[in-house]
Amino acid sequence: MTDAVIETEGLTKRYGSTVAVDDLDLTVTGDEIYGFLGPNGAGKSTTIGMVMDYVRPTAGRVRVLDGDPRADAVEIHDRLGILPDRYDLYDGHTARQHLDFVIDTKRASDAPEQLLARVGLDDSSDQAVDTFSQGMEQRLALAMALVGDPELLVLDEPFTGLDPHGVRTVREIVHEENDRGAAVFFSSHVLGQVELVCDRVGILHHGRLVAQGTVDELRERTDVGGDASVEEVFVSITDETAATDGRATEGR
Ligand SMILES: Nc1ncnc2c1ncn2[C@@H]1O[C@H](COP(=O)(O)OP(=O)(O)OP(=O)(O)O)[C@@H](O)[C@H]1O
Repeated sequence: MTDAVIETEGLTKRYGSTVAVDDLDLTVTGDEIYGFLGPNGAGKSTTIGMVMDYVRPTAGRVRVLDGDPRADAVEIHDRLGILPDRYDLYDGHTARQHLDFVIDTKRASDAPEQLLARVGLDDSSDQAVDTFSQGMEQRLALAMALVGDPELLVLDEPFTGLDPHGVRTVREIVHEENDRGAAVFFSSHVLGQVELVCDRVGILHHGRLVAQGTVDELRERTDVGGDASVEEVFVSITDETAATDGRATEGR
């Protein structure tokens, strides 16, 4: 196990009376592929927002690549690659121009054509992005995250909008990046892919980390059986947590 690339302690984000992230202690190490799972509204994107300094925590601490996401933002952003849940591409600009912009900003030396080939967009490098399908936009956003051989890849729902070939491409890229030495932290609802990709998963529910470990460890923790799918494990753990939360509320 190598040093932590993401470390949170008591990390909390409240929006009025909504607790989006609740006292989160999370450690992602430099050699792993970590899947961050949870139902809609669980707090995954808010957590990623705090890791990226897009969202300011209400309480707690977050360290990224051994730095402070706010004070060390420029250095950290140079060393990581981000695929956000929402992003804007620039109408009228081509895929290659988008990559050139990120390469310049990061002072990297990647060849745009190679990155576009990796994500399956080699035939579309000179096409304006306003003519792109949703899946093509997602592929380009992933290529932008890969610029500069980042030490850490943060991918928010990387499978969104992708066809089966695209899903496989993302999986291969995640493994290639990890083999190169990058840590990968990604959120996903595509549970079938999670077991194929992740070393470890964490399940967030109502802002709290309710389970963490390898998929096999989580299977053992539940009574769903050794052959259960990741989806069955996920449903079992989140249902159990919802039932416990319900009992706690009734007891008040
Ligand atoms: N800017 C905001 N203002 C108010 N509430 C917010 C804001 N952003 C998120 N929330 C709330 O915080 C909670 C967590 O949202 P978040 O987007 O982090 O969940 P998520 O796990 O990423 O969900 P999904 O899987 O649907 O993308 C939700 O209840 C959401 O309504």
